[in-house]
This record gives sequence, C-alpha cells and structure tokens, in this order.
Amino acid sequence: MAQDEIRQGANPAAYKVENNKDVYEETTKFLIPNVTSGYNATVFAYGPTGAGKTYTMLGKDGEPGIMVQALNDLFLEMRQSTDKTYKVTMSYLEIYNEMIRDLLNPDSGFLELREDTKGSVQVAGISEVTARSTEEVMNMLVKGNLERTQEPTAANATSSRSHAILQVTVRQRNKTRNIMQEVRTGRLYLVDLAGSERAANTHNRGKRMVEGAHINRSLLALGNCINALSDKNGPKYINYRDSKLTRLLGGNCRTVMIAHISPASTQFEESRNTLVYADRAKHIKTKVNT
Ligand SMILES: Nc1ncnc2c1ncn2[C@@H]1O[C@H](COP(=O)(O)OP(=O)(O)OP(=O)(O)O)[C@@H](O)[C@H]1O
Repeated sequence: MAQDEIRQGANPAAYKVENNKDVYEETTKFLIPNVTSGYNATVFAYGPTGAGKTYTMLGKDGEPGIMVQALNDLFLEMRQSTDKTYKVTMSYLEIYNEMIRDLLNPDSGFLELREDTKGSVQVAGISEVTARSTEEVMNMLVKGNLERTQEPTAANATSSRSHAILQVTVRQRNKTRNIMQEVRTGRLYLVDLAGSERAANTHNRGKRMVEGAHINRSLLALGNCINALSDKNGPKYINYRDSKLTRLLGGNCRTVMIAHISPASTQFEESRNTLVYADRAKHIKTKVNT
C-alpha cells in the first residue's frame, strides 16, 4: 500500500503560535500516531545560528521543547493501546565535520553508516538504550548533550556546531497473538541542525571555518534534496548519498521542517534563504510505503 502525504502549513491568520506547545501542536503532533503504527517520521529544526532551533527542539525549564512533547504523546498513546505492546529504544548521535559520534557512548569513536538487508540506512554500532518514559529519554538526552560539540561563535554564545539526531525506535507487537511476533517498527527522528548561515557571517576563522564548510556540506546536500524533490517537473535523481545527514534521513519518511528566522534586519538574507527552502520543502510530496 502506498499513501500520499502532504500537509501544508495552516493559514497563519487562523491560529496563534506563542510558545513551544503551540509549535508542537501545529507541526508535529499529527506524526505521533504514524510512528506507533510503524511508519518513520522526521522533525528537523532549520535556520541560522541563534535563531532558536535548540530552544524549539529541546526547550528550557518551564518551556518544554518538541522532543519532550512528542515523547509524552508517544508514551501516552502506547499506554492507551489495548491490543499492542511496545518497546521503545533511543539513540542519540551527532554529525560533526561529517563524522558520526554516539553521544550516549562517545568512547566508541566515529561510526559508519550501513544499509541493512531491507535497504534502510543504519548507524553501525550505535548504542540503543531502552526507555520506558519521557523522563528516561530526556535524562539520557541531557547526558548526551554534555558530549555535543558546542562552542561560542560571534553569533551565539552556546552555538551547536553539529547536527544532533535523537532516534526513537518503537517496536510494536500484537498482544492477541499466541506467539509474540514482532509486527512493525516505527522510528521518529528529532533533529537539531547546526546553524545554516554561511561561514563568513559568523566572523569565524580557522577551526570554525572548517566546521562551517562541513556543516554546509550536509545542509547543502539537504537543500539539494529539497530542491530536487520539490522540482515541479517531478523529482529527478535525489543525491541522498552526498552527506551523512541526507543518507541517514533520506528515503521513506514523513518529514516536518521547522524553519527559524530572526526578526533582525541584519539577518534579512539568511531569513530569506530559510524561507525559500521552507517554501520549496512545503511542496514536496512523499510516498510512504508500508
Ligand atoms: N522563542 C524564544 N523565546 C525566548 N528565547 C528564545 C527563543 N528562541 C531562542 N531563544 C533564546 O535565544 C538564544 C539562542 O537560541 P538557540 O540556542 O536555541 O539557537 P540555535 O538556533 O539553536 O543556535 P545554534 O545554531 O548556534 O545552536 C538562546 O539563549 C535561547 O534561549
């Protein structure tokens, strides 16, 4: 079975978005039943440094981000199921300078991507930790964030220099079967990207410039995939293999892009670029195969 899925942003005049809860409800909440039904879904925060991506995804005390809210709904939905049992595992990784690090086990060094027998791309050797509640996931996330590559830049004092990806895997079994057979696996990717600005804008030199080039390689590949997928004449060849980020996230997946822009006039060019990408992404139709 194949299903077409497109969700356009609602009419901005029709609703108010004042906090992370509103952002979650308008953008991400609808994905949760898909994941518990065995589909993959991705939410990524896109935009220049300091525009609020980490604030949206992770949140702050008293202002929980998309991650907490998505996990709360995910666990709630699983608890309410009468005919299924679920097992949830999580992995947390960063892509820094086109290298993958396990943030829950940083001693494991740099990890490689591999295709499994079904053709889906996996991170070889990444730790998968069982989680029974949002608190357990968030505790591990906080631990993992201490390992994340974060440095001050001219544009943000606690700038995330890597793309951070939280993978939540939901394995579903049917309770009513005599043999407890695994039926479906859904995966939710929650992604806090590094800043999308051109390196020159953050007045970075040396190491930060090199990072900028690598960050931009992944983001450029992401932008190219968005361009190719949104081509009015139908998608041409999609270069998912051009970067670690697009290899990992590419393929069959319902995807939400949360675009971040700054109100500052000095950020006009970045804001415009972000909106152009967001507009293109809005027109992508994905075919999700079951
Ligand atoms: N909606 C908001 N309300 C209040 N404060 C915010 C909001 N968005 C962002 N901030 C604050 O702005 C600062 C920069 O935000 P944040 O670190 O989330 O940016 P970022 O886009 O993740 O940047 P980078 O790409 O450098 O990691 C933080 O101190 C954050 O708390």
